[in-house]
Amino acid sequence: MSNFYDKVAGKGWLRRHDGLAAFTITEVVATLTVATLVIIYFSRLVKKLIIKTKPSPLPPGPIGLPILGHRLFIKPDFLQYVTEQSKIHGPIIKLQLGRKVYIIISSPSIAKQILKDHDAIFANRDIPVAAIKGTFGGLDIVWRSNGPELHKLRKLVVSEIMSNKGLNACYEFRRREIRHVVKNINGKIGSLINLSEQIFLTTFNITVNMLWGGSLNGEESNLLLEFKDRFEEFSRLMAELNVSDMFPVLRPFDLQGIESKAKKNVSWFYEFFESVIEQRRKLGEGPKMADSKDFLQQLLELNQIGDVKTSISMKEIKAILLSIVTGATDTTFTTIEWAMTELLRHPDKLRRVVEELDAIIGDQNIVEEFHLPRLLYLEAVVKETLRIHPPAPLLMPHMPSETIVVAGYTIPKNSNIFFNVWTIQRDTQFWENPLQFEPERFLNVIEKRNYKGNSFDFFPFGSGRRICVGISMAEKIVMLMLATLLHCFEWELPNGRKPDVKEKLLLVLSKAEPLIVVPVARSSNSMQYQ
Ligand code: HEM
Repeated sequence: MSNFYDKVAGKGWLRRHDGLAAFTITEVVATLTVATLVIIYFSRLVKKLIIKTKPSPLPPGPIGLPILGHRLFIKPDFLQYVTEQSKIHGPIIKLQLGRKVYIIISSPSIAKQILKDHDAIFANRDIPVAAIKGTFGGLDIVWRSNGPELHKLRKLVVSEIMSNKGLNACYEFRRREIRHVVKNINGKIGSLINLSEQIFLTTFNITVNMLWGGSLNGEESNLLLEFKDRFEEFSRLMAELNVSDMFPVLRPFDLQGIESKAKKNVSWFYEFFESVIEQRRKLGEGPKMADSKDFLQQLLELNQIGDVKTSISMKEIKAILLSIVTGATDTTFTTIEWAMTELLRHPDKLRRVVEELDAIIGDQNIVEEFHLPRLLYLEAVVKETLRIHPPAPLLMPHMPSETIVVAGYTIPKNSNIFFNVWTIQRDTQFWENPLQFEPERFLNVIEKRNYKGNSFDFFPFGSGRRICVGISMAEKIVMLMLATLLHCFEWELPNGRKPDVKEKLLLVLSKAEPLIVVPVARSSNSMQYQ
């Protein structure tokens, strides 16, 4: 006999034999579905939490040796090695040198995340052992840690030297040095000259003129050549991989002698600066530049009467002078040398520069700084030079003050971050025929492709808080010098051979071999400078 339960069971009821309760199939299915969904939801949540709490990986990179890391593989130079490794491992890579972690960025978007979005965190520097003594523990601008003191010094340089007023005030000093080099080359018409050396001496003299109103010419030119040698040694020591940096416990032993050599080398510069300061003290105020004072005068006044916010110690003055002389001389010199090299390799581009100079300056005038804003093609030549041959191809290393995740990778606190501007500025993703010297590519985008560091496929002066403080000075010196050399002279190549583009990386990426050329007078142009 079928009872009520038997009847409904066939229609989808489940029967409980204890007679207390019963569920429909629909209820059971619904319950199971909800349970499954809840399980899936929670398992995903747990997974997410696990992923969240699991640290992001370190950037990829080549496998290194235990303890030494990649120290033995960095051949022939650091730039070439990291460029090759980035091709293999991607736009953000990690290297280990002893205890030091190096992160190399070769993508504009990651560079932007670091230098724009997280600029404050990455605005520190990891001062190398070779620079510690020479900068009195990092009192200069280049190696000083981020903070109010750095801000004060940068502001001082930018507002005193690099302002329009500051730069215009010492134009006469630049003009004098330019006349001097033209006169010098004029005396060597038709013979082989080392143009690189002439350019170096002039950029150095322009820089020191702006700093303390003096230069090293005539009888003092031996001192100038010694300065050049000392400076080269300074660059070599700073660029050398130092085991004291890789293993701080070894620092007291100074195994490669780098620290002691650097100390000796920098002492020479400081003695030199001290003699200039001493002379200045004896003479009172320095040479007048229009209605302004030279930079040394400003610094000395701040040393004596500056308030808590602006006062500067004598040690700081010397360290700042060193960072400006070294920051300005080699970079501007290298840029001019590369621009001349590229123009001599590309006669059609050279012709266009000369046509522009003739149209704007003519043959009865000398090049003046007020002409420069109209020399648009020359400006494009300079930009193209800085694109292909950035003097600081990896910028200066930045150091994060905390561990941070960028582009999905953990960047450890106190690591050294390098930006491979050399690779980015030659990347086919952003540049058509990147290895061709084509100033024309800058002609229609001159505003977009500027030096302000806001376009991360072209930032030869860096970007953000540590961007170069000398951009306006560099622009003026490079343009004025190039315009003058090309307005006054034609240049012949020994045996008609084009100069090569072999690079040498110390602190800056310069030409491996100096530029040797023969100057030829261009009508009466150079005579105007007498
Ligand atoms: C073509 C010429 C120049 C180039 C390509 C150049 C490039 C650079 C670069 C790439 C940096 C590092 C930026 C970073 O860390 O992100 C820098 C820093 C610096 N440059 Fe220049 N520079 C040039 C000329 C000058 C001149 C004329 C001066 C003279 C005042 C100068 C003074 C400095 C100083 C003091 C720093 C350190 C800034 C800091 O760490 O806060 N540079 N420069």
